[in-house]
Amino acid sequence: MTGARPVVISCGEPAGIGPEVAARAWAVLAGEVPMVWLGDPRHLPADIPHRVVNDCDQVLNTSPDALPVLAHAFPADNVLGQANPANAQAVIDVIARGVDLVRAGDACALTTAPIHKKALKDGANFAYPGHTEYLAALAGVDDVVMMLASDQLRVVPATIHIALDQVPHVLTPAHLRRVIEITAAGLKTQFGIAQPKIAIAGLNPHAGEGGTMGRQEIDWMNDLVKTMQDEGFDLMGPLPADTMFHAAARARYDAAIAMYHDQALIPIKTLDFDRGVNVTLGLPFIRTSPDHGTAFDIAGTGIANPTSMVEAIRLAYKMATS
Ligand SMILES: NC(=O)c1ccc[n+]([C@@H]2O[C@H](COP(=O)([O-])OP(=O)(O)OC[C@H]3O[C@@H](n4cnc5c(N)ncnc54)[C@H](O)[C@@H]3O)[C@@H](O)[C@H]2O)c1
Ligand SMILES: N[C@H](C(=O)O)[C@H](O)COP(=O)(O)O
Repeated sequence: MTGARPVVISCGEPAGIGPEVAARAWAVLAGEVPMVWLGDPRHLPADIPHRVVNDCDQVLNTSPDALPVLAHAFPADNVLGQANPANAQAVIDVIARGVDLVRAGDACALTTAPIHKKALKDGANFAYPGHTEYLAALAGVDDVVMMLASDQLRVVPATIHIALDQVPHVLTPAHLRRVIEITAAGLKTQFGIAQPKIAIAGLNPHAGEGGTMGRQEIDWMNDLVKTMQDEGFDLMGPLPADTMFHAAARARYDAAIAMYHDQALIPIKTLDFDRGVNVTLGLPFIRTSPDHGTAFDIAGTGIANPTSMVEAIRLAYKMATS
């Protein structure tokens, strides 16, 4: 395969299902999407052929009969299902190396395999609660947006990896405005939707029910939505979150912005866990990820479904080449 640059896939936590779903995704996508896996070749499943390459150029000049691998040696043993703290820094370094490859133009996009956040914090004092925040720091941008996308739903949590009791403090008019702006821009530039329709969830039950169940909606959310509508954004809301995700409601918008992590991720992981893709909007490069985590409980058993990883790589490549 020649032409477009490859998608680089960071290995993620090697004790989890990341290496196996990446390898099995390559088996599905070989010949369709050029890709290179960045990690320790010892962590790949034995039944998938791989070939160590020196750089991304070599990926484009080799026949698609083996998964191309950029080797990154891990210092310690790897036991499936049990993160080794001594490998935590290498997991972090692989992500940074993947970003460098994309920013240098050697790869066209980054797809990340899942990390175990607590293992990285315990093993390497990782200062970020997830890829999203780490990638923003590496890119030097203040505001990024996490979107989870599938054929059935696109959804954004306006606040991400924070405790529930912090949500009302972080969720200010300025913050929500920025999330709406980045989401609208991302729908245009990365999803090709010229006039995106965006639904905004309320924070409180029944979107506050006129202030009887919380005041954020009547204190400022209604005004923000109205102001941004007047500026040309196609917004609806704030809507009661419990009734905005059924099929007929979903047909009315291109993306929904929820106010906190689980308000956004429960509907999409319930609807489409196998095919959901996590996309970071607002970065100066393309980043996707499967919607699942490290799944230590099934690592190495051969039952991990690679479809979300397939869709993540496919979407990254589509965004990079269209
Ligand atoms: N992009 C990421 O880096 C990312 C995403 C989500 C969760 N995580 C992290 O992963 C760790 C574990 O999180 P969790 O247990 O909440 O979620 P999880 O997605 O790892 O697992 C939840 C359940 O789904 C199953 N499952 C997950 N992926 C599957 C697949 N591909 N095929 C079949 N079954 C699958 C697991 O076996 C488990 O029963 C946490 O540290 C979390 O923060 C990382
Ligand atoms: N919040 C995401 C989820 O539950 O699927 C996940 O933790 C991934 O986050 P990062 O992409 O920031 O690692």
